[in-house]
Amino acid sequence: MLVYHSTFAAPKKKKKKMMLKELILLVQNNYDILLLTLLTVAVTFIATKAWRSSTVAGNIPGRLGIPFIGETFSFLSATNSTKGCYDFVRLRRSWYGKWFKTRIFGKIHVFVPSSDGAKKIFTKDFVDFNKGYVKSMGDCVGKKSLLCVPHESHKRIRRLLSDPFSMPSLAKFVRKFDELLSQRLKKLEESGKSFVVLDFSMKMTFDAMCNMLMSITEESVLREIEKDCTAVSDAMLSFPVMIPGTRYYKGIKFVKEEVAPFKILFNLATAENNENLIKQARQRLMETFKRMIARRRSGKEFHDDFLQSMLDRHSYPSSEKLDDSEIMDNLLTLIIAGQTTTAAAIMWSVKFLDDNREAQDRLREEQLSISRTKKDRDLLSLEDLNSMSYGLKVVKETLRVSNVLLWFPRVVLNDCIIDGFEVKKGWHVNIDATCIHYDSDLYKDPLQFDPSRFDEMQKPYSFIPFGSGPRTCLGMNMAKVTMLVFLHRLAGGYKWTVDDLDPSLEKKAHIPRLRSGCPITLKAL
Ligand code: HEM
Repeated sequence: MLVYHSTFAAPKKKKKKMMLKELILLVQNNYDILLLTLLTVAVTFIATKAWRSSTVAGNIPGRLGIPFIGETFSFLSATNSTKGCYDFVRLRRSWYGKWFKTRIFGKIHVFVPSSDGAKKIFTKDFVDFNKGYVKSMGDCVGKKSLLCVPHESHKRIRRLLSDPFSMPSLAKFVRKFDELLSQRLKKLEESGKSFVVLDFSMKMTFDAMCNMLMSITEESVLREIEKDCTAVSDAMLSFPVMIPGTRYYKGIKFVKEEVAPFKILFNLATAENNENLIKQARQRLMETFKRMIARRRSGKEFHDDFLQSMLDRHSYPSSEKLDDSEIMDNLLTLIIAGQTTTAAAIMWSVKFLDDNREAQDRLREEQLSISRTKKDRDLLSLEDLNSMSYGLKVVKETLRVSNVLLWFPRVVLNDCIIDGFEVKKGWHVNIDATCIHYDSDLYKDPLQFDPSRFDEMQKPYSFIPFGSGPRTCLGMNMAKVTMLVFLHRLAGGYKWTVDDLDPSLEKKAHIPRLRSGCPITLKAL
């Protein structure tokens, strides 16, 4: 056997050597063709994998595209148009149906379109789902913010912050806001000039909140703080897809600076510069808050406000009080979470009422009947607000139709099934409040502005402008009373004309707002 083997081994070796030589020659002569073939195979492999995962995984239709990039550019393009970023969602829903998934900035996102899906996520918040914590979020509002802290701290901080936002505690806020608003509207009417409702309501809500939280009333201080808050808020609130991740956040800043999309991925120097500006704005705000706390602690200043109610707990056990950094981070959080949202909602109420004169007339009738029960200079009380039943329906319908927060993002903590669809750990699920609010199975003629639809009770989880569950909007009551006072003073005191009817939306804004900001001119009744 051995002999037989050795007899034939020599020519076989020779043959092998020759073949190898031929192969090397072949490779040398056809290097470019082989490289191209290899590349084609690699690209086909990646594309097939991406296609498979986009059509099979989780049974949710949609396109994930190539890793990391996915549909990021389509999302940015929708964001950069006057149709608004929800157009990205609307378009995909027309292609795939209500449930679809996509990949944006490297993360897989599923848009959850149903009230049952919303219920599942809200009731399992902190268990199977959570807001994704990312460093840049902490850099903006601070690590101790309600938006960033882990579950246990969230429960404690939320409980301690809640009292000033309860209905009875808001009575003082209502009077202060009413006084400020009445004066400013009167001035505007007397000037006879057109003014932009969005700018007006941004300033109004900011000033009223700073007054309620920290008793700041001095114009120069307010404007200084507002500038820094806006810088932080712009960086934070820009993208509702997820809480900004570092890369994501950098993307936002590029978008804001009109940089071509491909540079978003590569030009990191400007992004870092922007990050530094945000950090400086935050630092200035923290220093202002620190000085304010020090003055109160030294007894030089005392005010009957939110900040004082927090500081007055200094002798309580640590589980029953907030430390200074918790107070400061959450002061900033409240201002940022409250100002832009409420101001946008106020702007939409003016626009919707202008488009729906019947609703406007009915609202005016109710508000005038309340005014008739009061003396000339009487300010509104909580009881007055409680009697605004039609006013409250206007508030609700404004929030339903405008969808100030289009969707609420969560990260999946454990693989699970929502509405029969499989979602994987690490994916992002966005509770699509807009889709739920426009669902014709839940609302008849959903695109129609009709406050009377709230004569009837809504199905659970079908009206969620303030979210639900452990993370329900903390400022929900404050937002509602602010809007009611505004509607009372506007509809009960004036008629108005909208001076720019252009319906296009502000570009690059992730809270839907009219590009014009809704300019109006007032005329006293
Ligand atoms: C029309 C106005 C407003 C709307 C539509 C709105 C909407 C929302 C929504 C939907 C959430 C929950 C988001 C989620 O589940 O991910 C939320 C949370 C929050 N909102 Fe509002 N909001 C408004 C006004 C305010 C105001 C006036 C304040 C305070 C001054 C405020 C403070 C907060 C805070 C602190 C949270 C976080 C709660 C937590 O994580 O526990 N909001 N808001």
